[in-house]
Amino acid sequence: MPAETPGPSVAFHGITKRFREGPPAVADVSLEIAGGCFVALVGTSGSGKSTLLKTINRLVQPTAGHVSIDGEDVTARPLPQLRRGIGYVFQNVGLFPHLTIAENIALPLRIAGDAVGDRVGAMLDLVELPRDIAGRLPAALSGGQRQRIGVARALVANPRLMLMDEPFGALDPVTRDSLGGAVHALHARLGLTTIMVTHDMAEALLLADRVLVMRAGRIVADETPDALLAGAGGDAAQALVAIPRGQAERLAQVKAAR
Ligand SMILES: Nc1ncnc2c1ncn2[C@@H]1O[C@H](COP(=O)(O)OP(=O)(O)OP(=O)(O)O)[C@@H](O)[C@H]1O
Repeated sequence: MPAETPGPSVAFHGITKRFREGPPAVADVSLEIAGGCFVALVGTSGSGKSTLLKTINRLVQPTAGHVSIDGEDVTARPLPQLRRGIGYVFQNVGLFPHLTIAENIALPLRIAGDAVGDRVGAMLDLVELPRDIAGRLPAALSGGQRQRIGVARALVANPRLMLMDEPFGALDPVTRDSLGGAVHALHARLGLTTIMVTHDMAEALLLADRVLVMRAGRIVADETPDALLAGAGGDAAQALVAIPRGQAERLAQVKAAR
């Protein structure tokens, strides 16, 4: 399934979200993400990452500003049509426990009234899981396998934009590492635009083309991984880079090998 054209661009235009009195969760964010880019959104807990991400698929309604995808306001289309074009993966994936793996993967197609055909098998191939697990229930899979099913379900309707909210948060480091690599490979192979929220700067540096750092609702750094590793981005960014700094040499080698 090689991509002919890259995924869509995404632009935030003056996005502010206020849940209550006091400082907003997201404060006047404007930026554009080019089609085909893998962007990581990092920052400490409560900095506004998830809130900003969710303005794209309209799980959060901004208090001010708007989001556009390929230049079109996300409110221009009916919600189901918008969400059909967007894959969404979040922590613990939200698989339905009483539905089989096949039923879970096929759910977006069934909701849209589309034929399922061989899509379940094709998606299991895509996320490198054996087809014979299709009849199992989610409880009969490991956490990492369930997360792969979440990715398969998010991609089953062929979206060109993938939103990921701490997708590997609940996984052990080895599974996390391998799934991160698998998602990066899928992003490249399918030519997606991917936006991933993570609190893990090492993960952002390893997977993303561009790293946005949030603090108190604002984007305080917007850098490539190489620039961050070279010391750019200011104090908030470097405080996050300092955490995996011990791994920096290895990270640089991985980056150089890409
Ligand atoms: N539905 C909501 N109602 C009220 N306040 C909310 C809601 N969602 C988020 N907030 C608040 O908005 C702020 C930003 O939250 P958000 O979840 O976007 O941060 P985050 O950077 O993704 O954090 P984490 O890494 O802990 O998930 C926090 O102060 C949070 O308490």
